[in-house]
Amino acid sequence: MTVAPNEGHHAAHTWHEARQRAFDVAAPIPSGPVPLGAALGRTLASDALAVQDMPHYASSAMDGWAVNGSGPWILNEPGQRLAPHQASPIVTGGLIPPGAKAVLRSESGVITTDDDGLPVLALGGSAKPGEPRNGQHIRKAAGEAAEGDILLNAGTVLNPAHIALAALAGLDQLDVLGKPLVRFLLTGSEVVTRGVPLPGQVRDTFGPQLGAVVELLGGIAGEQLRVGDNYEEWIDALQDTEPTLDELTPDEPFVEAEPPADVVITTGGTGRSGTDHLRKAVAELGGSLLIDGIAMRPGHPAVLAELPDGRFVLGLPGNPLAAMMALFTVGAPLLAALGHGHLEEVGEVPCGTTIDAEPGRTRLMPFKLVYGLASPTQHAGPGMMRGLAGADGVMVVPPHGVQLGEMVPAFALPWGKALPVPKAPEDKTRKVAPRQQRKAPSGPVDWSALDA
Ligand SMILES: Nc1nc2c(c(=O)[nH]1)N[C@H]1C(S)=C(S)[C@@H](COP(=O)(O)OP(=O)(O)OC[C@H]3O[C@@H](n4cnc5c(N)ncnc54)[C@H](O)[C@@H]3O)O[C@H]1N2
Ligand code: MOO
Repeated sequence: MTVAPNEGHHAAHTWHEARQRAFDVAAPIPSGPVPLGAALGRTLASDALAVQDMPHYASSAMDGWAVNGSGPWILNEPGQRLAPHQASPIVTGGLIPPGAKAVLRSESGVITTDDDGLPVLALGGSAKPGEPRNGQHIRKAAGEAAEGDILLNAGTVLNPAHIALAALAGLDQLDVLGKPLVRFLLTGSEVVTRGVPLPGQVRDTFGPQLGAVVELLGGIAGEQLRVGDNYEEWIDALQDTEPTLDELTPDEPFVEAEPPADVVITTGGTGRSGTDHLRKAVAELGGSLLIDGIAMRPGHPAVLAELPDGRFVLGLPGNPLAAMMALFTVGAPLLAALGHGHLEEVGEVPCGTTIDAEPGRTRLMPFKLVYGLASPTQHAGPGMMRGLAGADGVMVVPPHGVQLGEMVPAFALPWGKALPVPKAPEDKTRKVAPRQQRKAPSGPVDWSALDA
């Protein structure tokens, strides 16, 4: 709960400064191995090599018999060395025995008896002329890759087929670029997580939303922890967001804890009332404030801090839209920097309305594109979500305002389409040039093809 915080007092950074600072304070997380099950979507940090030939042994491509020479063949035990005119049963994928020269498909051979009544394999069934050719139906070793070949290049963004290839090669882990793990600390005694809230209660908008947005911004969404407005709970939660073994009841299965988070995102408590504990908790833990308020609306009380153990704490205001604007402004650049990304360039859209000046403050306004012009959405108060839910992007309205038709800085939503590239102003000289280059027909038009 916020009681009379001093709005604007700590708005130390402009909107542009805050983004840049959030990007500059973080260094890319070093690369490291991850198990294949966690590698989807990650970026390979170094080439993945074949540790042995692939396939690593010659095998049969068909069910049938491994054979040496021409038939009829005397049957041998599976796996034994085959002398000329010997054969042994084999299944698809089976190891080719020493001495085998080809595989005869089961459809192409028949077991019969020789003059002495002993079982022999002879060509028959649907055998084609010349069957079996030397090497037929044998998958050669190293047919897919030789030991040391590059299977996946550094920089590959891993898809399911890449991961399957790594598994086929016998790899258990892949070396990937670091990606920030984010944990969440959702606060507020009035917040409820189910059902229709009663007066004085508010339904939680962050639990169902923040993890997904963090993933879209290049982070890994970790655990969510909820605390009320009690300072001790805040401190405990910020100190260590992992459950310890003695906190687990004997019936709870021990699930391997997540590795330490790189970023903790808190919601609420950024104001300056008695129940707003973020700054005090950061100070008590020996952390430092990197951003303490931004000259923007909504979202001005946003905080970025660093704890002595290296974790960043991103304090989002409790108001739902304000929190999202703070996340786009500070969280997006921070996660980009930690995840080897770049600071997204701010785009531009033509403004469909005049917006008056509001000195000293950037306004972040969700907009909808109507006939190519950006119009601020309705229902975009700091505590609302309807305006953002229906938006195409967010305008970054400078303190001096914007005129109808003027280009205004803007950014796309992490889940939305990229902003349209504004059309270059009409340039007659450029338009004429290609037309002049077009080859003129050299003679009368030939219509003969139409008669065909
Ligand atoms: N006198 C002043 N009051 C306020 C100021 C100010 O400058 N002077 N700033 C306002 C602005 S702007 C914001 S933003 C908020 C910041 O509030 P806090 O970060 O301290 O957050 P709370 O006070 O805990 O909550 C604010 C608001 O958000 C609701 N909330 C909290 N958690 C959730 C959630 N999970 N889902 C949905 N809604 C949530 C909470 O119930 C409050 O209504 O302070 C203003 N006040
Ligand atoms: O600036 Mo507050 O962050 O409007 O809701």
